[in-house]
Amino acid sequence: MPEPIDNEPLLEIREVTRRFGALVAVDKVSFSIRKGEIFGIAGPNGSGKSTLFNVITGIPFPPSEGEVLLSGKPIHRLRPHQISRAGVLRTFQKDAEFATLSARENVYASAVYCGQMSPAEAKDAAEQALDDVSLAGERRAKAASDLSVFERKQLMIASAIAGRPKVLLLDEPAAGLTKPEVSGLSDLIHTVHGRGITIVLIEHVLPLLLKTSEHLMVLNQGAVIASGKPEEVVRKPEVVAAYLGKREAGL
Ligand SMILES: Nc1ncnc2c1ncn2[C@@H]1O[C@H](COP(=O)(O)OP(=O)(O)OP(=O)(O)O)[C@@H](O)[C@H]1O
Repeated sequence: MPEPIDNEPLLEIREVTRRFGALVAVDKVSFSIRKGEIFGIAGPNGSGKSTLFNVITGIPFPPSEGEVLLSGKPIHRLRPHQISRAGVLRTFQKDAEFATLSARENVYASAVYCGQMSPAEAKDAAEQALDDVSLAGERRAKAASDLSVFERKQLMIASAIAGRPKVLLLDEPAAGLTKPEVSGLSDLIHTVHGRGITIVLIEHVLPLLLKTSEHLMVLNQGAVIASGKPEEVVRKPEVVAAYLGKREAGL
């Protein structure tokens, strides 16, 4: 009997490595993400988290070795626009929107480019995405550069979901947010997830990871050092040591 579809991996990373000269930024990393999951990734600065997103999306480079599969089909040799159109979209740590375009125009552009929609469809999809992230109506006509930090996070996520991703990769979305805003972001992630989008979340803010993720993987120096239930993973001595140093962790 075949497995039910929800138990089949939607995104599979197999033995992925990325080198920069002698530096191994991502070292034979393997994991798989089920459809409908929220999968968290943590790790100290420089542990290879963003590089992993870079090689999955091909933005700006592919893996040095290894395979990335979406619904069982290899995507690691595709061009970045083909990967995004296949259904893998990402956000960036730094603002990546068109600063002088309005919030509405930014989301529309993403719907046209990533979602390959007609102008009429893209207009509806953009408005729906802005509704989903609850960006206030009167702010939608503002230039992206005039939005607050939290509103730019709403815009970033609206732009991604307007492209109709199957998997959304969020790279440290809580950076720069206050505690109440992080709580708002958590609600936002759950709303997006409720729309049927599988989510991979890189985050330093552990309470957000614990509140949202069903599975947590921790990287250190490019390699996976722990993976499993979030509340168990964060207590593992090797994870504590990676964040605090062995002496402080009492090892
Ligand atoms: N384009 C590049 N060229 C050379 N080295 C790179 C490049 N991109 C990343 N690196 C190096 O790869 C390692 C992993 O970096 P990466 O940005 O993936 O870490 P990270 O876990 O996302 O860190 P942070 O939490 O600070 O964002 C670092 O040593 C970094 O300096």
